[in-house]
Amino acid sequence: MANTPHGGVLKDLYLRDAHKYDALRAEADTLPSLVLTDRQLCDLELILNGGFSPLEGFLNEKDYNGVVENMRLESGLLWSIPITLDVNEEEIKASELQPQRRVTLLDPRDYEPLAILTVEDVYQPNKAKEAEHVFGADDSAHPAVYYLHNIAKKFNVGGTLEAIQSPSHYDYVANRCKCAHLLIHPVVGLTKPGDIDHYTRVRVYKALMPKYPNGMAELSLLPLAMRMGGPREAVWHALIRKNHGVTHFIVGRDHAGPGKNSQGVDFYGPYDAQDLVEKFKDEIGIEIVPFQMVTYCPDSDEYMPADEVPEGIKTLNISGTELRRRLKTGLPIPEWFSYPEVVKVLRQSHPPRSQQGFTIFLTGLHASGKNAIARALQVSLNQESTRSVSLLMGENVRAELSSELGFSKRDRDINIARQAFVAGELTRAGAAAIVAPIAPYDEARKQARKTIEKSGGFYLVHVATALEECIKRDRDGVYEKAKKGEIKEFTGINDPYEVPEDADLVVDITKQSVSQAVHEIVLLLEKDGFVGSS
Ligand SMILES: Nc1ncnc2c1ncn2[C@@H]1O[C@H](COP(=O)(O)OS(=O)(=O)O)[C@@H](OP(=O)(O)O)[C@H]1O
Repeated sequence: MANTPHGGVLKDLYLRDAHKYDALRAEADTLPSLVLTDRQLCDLELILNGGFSPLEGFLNEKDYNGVVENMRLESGLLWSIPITLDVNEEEIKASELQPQRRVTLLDPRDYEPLAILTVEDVYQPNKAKEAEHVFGADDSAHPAVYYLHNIAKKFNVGGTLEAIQSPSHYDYVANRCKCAHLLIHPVVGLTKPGDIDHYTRVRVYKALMPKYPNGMAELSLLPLAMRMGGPREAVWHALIRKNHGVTHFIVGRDHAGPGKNSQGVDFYGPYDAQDLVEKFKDEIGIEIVPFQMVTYCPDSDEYMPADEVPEGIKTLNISGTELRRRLKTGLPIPEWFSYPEVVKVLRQSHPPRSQQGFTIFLTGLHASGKNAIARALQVSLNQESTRSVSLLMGENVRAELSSELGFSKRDRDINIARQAFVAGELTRAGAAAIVAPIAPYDEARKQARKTIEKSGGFYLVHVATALEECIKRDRDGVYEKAKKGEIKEFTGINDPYEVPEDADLVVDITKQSVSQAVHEIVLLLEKDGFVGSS
């Protein structure tokens, strides 16, 4: 039998407000509006569909203080995470936010009206206190604390909601059935930066579903914006699951843990989350099923809770870091660690390096030889690999991407950022991108590395041919013109070139041929498995 919702009544605001849909929809167009952030959108959906019962809106100041200080709403009901609608001064002014004001809340993706908020109060939260109480420390190494101080706006608006419509979802919409015994309920809202994306996670769950006897398990997705708040987050998850009718809730080791703080120490103990949910389980009305960390014993081919393994028994484990390394390099992942079906899905979204894209970023003075190296490298990569190879040459980039830009520091930085964006997208799609701008500024190059590395390989190659040599090699005489003052801000003459200290490779056209320079770049790619045998 399904569990009763937290507070006794499921606050399904869609159902409650369905009869006045036409009136609310018409009124929405006449009201000032607020465009929600991604997190607010997730929170709103779970308020409207009853996932956050007993909440019927965003927390007002009294509820907020109660939740922060002692995990209680004004009504006395348990609630562990503040669900707030943060706004800035401009929004307060533009929408004239004050008690009784009605405001339409808009979906940030398509500006559809989702709900009408009746404002109760506008207040300034004490963020440091919220961080200490809710997340255990005012330490920005915690992603939710970072969010609080750097992304969340200065004020909160409290108020009740009337539902107009649910946010649209385009993925996994065909999944609805209610007779399951086991609810597999993965979060598909916002998780921790760097987590495996939700499409991959859902594909993994789908690959696992056939492992359950027919009709025993049902997969349903939870559009929750996680805060990684460990123990308080676990209590919150328990309340949300109860609102989904669930009677038992599995809490594993380090549930919703954000990892280590700025001192390198874990934010929470591995079983803090289990302990806090256990403490409130009667009040929540949900049974906790605690899971210990499980390890594999190869000699007996069985799995055991890590703390129950007798002394002297050999155990095996693969850490998250090691798993990511194996996925990256294409190394085997043994069957005792995960089902082959799961590994297959993970490998599709984490192809080995031989199938990943990369960018070769050549930087150096005009006439340093970087263009010749870039062209020869393109030929070499075309014959070497099956990837598509894109060459972003300076003159094409300046003509096509950056035609309005000049050579001030600002313009050069924008020019490099645009090339990094394009190269990053090509890299993400599995291509090889070669860019060859002068790129004289260290910070812009570092930023480019950051942008591109998220999507695949990045190699900074400094073509370090000395200025005198570049001047000698310069057939167009631009250096001469620059010396005469006919060209302003010319790199090397009257504009700086910051020598990179983080180059992955340094080549010099006076000391090696173009082919040798290309060979060295290819060797670098081979060493990391991007090209060559694999
Ligand atoms: N003031 C000034 N400083 C440097 N370079 C100048 C300047 N004015 C024009 N040019 C010609 O533009 C080419 C360099 O453009 P980049 O896009 O590579 O420069 S940057 O990375 O944005 O600094 C470069 O040509 P290539 O080296 O052939 O690409 C320069 O000849």
